Amino acid sequence: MMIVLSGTIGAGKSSLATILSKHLGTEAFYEQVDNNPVLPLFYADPKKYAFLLQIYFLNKRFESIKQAMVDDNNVLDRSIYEDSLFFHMNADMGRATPQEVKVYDELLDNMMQELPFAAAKKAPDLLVHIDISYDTMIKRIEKRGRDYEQPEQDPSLVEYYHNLLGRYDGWYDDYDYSPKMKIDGDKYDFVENPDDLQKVLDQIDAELAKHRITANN
Ligand SMILES: Nc1ncnc2c1ncn2[C@@H]1O[C@H](COP(=O)(O)OP(=O)(O)OP(=O)(O)O)[C@@H](O)[C@H]1O
Ligand SMILES: Nc1nc(=O)c2ncn([C@H]3C[C@H](O)[C@@H](CO)O3)c2[nH]1
Repeated sequence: MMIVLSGTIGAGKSSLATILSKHLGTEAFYEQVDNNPVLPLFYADPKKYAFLLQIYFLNKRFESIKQAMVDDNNVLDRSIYEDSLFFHMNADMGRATPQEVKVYDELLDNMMQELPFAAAKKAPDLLVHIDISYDTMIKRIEKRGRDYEQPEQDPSLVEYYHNLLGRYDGWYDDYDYSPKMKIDGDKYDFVENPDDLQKVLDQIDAELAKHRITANN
């Protein structure tokens, strides 16, 4: 099985990836964040670094997907489809040129076409989307405390985060690469409340059973 988590910044993907992989006896694959040398550069100067950051994420994401496909049973803490959402939003904000968008889209398309040669399937078995409100997003970003993500330090991030959340709504509705489900990340504190965690795991188990998704399939 391959389960992919989606959601905005601070939604709880990494946290749930750890918990869920333990619950299912699978391996978790994490997004490259704290050891990503381009991310702080991007937040300091988005216009200069948006394209480079995107190529960085694309490369790392592809590496994870290929590894995840070889190992077969795993949970990924963000989908490759969301990278494109980020980049197109940044491009619409004037941080990437139409030429950069064209190169990125064609490269992504080309790389996705290669995936079937690396493994039997290229879409995940299930997408688990963690849905949170703007207020929760800000609380979680503050709780985690990465300097460059704090709106207090850079007020332009308020608009950036609102835009991002808005895009995610339409993105989830349109997503059709695999079965999908939503977790209410405002309602369930699956990090600190064991009862909430159990409810979230029950919801995911029920969805896996509904689609007959089991380890090694
Ligand atoms: N459901 C939750 N209840 C309470 N705290 C949470 C919840 N989900 C995440 N958190 C906390 O919010 C912060 C961000 O969570 P996490 O790093 O898992 O998010 P993420 O979706 O992986 O973020 P990013 O996309 O930026 O990597 C962490 O401090 C985590 O402990
Ligand atoms: N510009 C841009 N494009 C992406 O594809 C992308 N994927 C993640 N991120 C940023 C969001 C969090 O700060 C941090 C962790 O998710 O990395 C991205 N930023």
